[in-house]
Amino acid sequence: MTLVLASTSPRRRRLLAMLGTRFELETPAVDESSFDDMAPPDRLVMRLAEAKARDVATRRPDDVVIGADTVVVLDGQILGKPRDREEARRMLTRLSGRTHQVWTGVAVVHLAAGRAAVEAERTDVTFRPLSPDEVERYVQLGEGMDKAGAYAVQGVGAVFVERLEGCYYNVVGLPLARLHRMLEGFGLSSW
Ligand SMILES: Cc1cn([C@H]2C[C@H](O)[C@@H](COP(=O)(O)OP(=O)(O)OP(=O)(O)O)O2)c(=O)[nH]c1=O
Repeated sequence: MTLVLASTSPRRRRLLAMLGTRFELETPAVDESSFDDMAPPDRLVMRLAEAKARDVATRRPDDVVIGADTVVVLDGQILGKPRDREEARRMLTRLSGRTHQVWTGVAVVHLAAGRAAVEAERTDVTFRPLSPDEVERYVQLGEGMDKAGAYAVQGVGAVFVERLEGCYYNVVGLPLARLHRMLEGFGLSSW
């Protein structure tokens, strides 16, 4: 039995490596746009995480597969990855001086054993007020273009964060303490 991360995200790969377990990578084929983004965010990220894990698990039924999905939520509205720089500008301007939620869904699926666990974790992140010039310079950097909410807490975006409540790793893409506990439930303890 092998542990498999169903993800293309280099960030998730680095985070899972922190747990010290050996694992392999597979690319999930899931059309994220077909998911109803009017659903409550915890349900949405759990569904997407499970879809990614199940897609890979059908090809690797004997292995334990992890899928994950992250969204940013402001005033109950979901901010995914920005489509272009204009949308990134708008997202960051809205996040300025406010507290938003980052939700990550995690699914662990072992088809041959008929087992699946799906959970979601929330972290509250408060941005200090950002000037229009700062937003512009950050968008030009390009760092946030492939990230939910158009920023990277693990990069230069760190300087926007005044306060963070909850799991930091959850914001980067995998809630490590929760995932570790879930894997233990599958008899997979890394140490
Ligand atoms: C808010 C925030 C998000 N992110 C990332 C986490 C996720 O990788 C990404 C949200 O997109 P996701 O759709 O969750 O993941 P992904 O497309 O990058 O990878 P895959 O579906 O193959 O697993 O944004 C950061 O890296 N830093 C941050 O501060």
